[in-house]
Amino acid sequence: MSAWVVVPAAGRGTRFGAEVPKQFLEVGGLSLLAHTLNALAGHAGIAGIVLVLGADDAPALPESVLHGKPLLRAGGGETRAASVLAGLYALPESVRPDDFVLVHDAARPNLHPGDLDALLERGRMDPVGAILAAPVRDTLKRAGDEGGIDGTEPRERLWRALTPQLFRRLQLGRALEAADAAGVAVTDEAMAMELQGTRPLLVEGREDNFKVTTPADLARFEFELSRRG
Ligand SMILES: Nc1ccn([C@@H]2O[C@H](COP(=O)(O)OP(=O)(O)OP(=O)(O)O)[C@@H](O)[C@H]2O)c(=O)n1
Ligand SMILES: C[C@](O)(CO)[C@H](O)COP(=O)(O)O
Repeated sequence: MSAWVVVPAAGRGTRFGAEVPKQFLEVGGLSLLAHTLNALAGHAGIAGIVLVLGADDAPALPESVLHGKPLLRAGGGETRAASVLAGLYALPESVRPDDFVLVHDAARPNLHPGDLDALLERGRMDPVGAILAAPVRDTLKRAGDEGGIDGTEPRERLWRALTPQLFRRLQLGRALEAADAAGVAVTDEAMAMELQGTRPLLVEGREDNFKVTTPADLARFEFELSRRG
């Protein structure tokens, strides 16, 4: 059974520092957003997409169908979590409260179909859900006030959260609403679910499913695209 995906794409890309939000920058003739949406809509496990855009963003794509999948739109919020919640509210009635839904950053254009396969297959068997993640492979330092090293953080069992993240529609919505009501700024969906006392499954994903945050990341995606031939 395929799943709907909420794509938060309402960010301003301040760390990137471009004239336009980074998701609208072009690589290989397509916007980052289009690359991301194609990677999702082109996968058999995706039923449809809710694209969450900023109020000032022109309809980033005129289409309402992509690779035969419905493409709905919602207005984003001040935070990523608010945008995700707006996207959940915009899901069609056909998505039942207990159905699993995905959330995937528009800024992660290099999603590999095999990762989506693994997340859907293993995440659906978990009582709560799952996220793609990658084990930390570098030594982690904590910076001091003067820019020197304040200490080395233990990295055993530390993973970097990626997206997509897979949770049940109602449970995720309630968790995000609870975090907001408690004034907790959650940076991913799993954090909201953890605050509810659940322990989502970690599914190891590819290191090249990186988030485009800075110009160096855009250059990296350009290189990855060139490798596809
Ligand atoms: N209010 C927001 C903030 C972020 N996002 C989306 O969440 C994803 C991950 O966020 P991030 O990489 O931080 O994007 P920005 O918030 O745009 O970047 P910055 O923090 O540098 O401004 C992106 O696809 C971004 O568009 C969103 O939909 N709504
Ligand atoms: C959701 C996320 O991509 C998981 O690593 C990350 O938390 C997004 O953080 P951002 O600061 O909103 O880019």
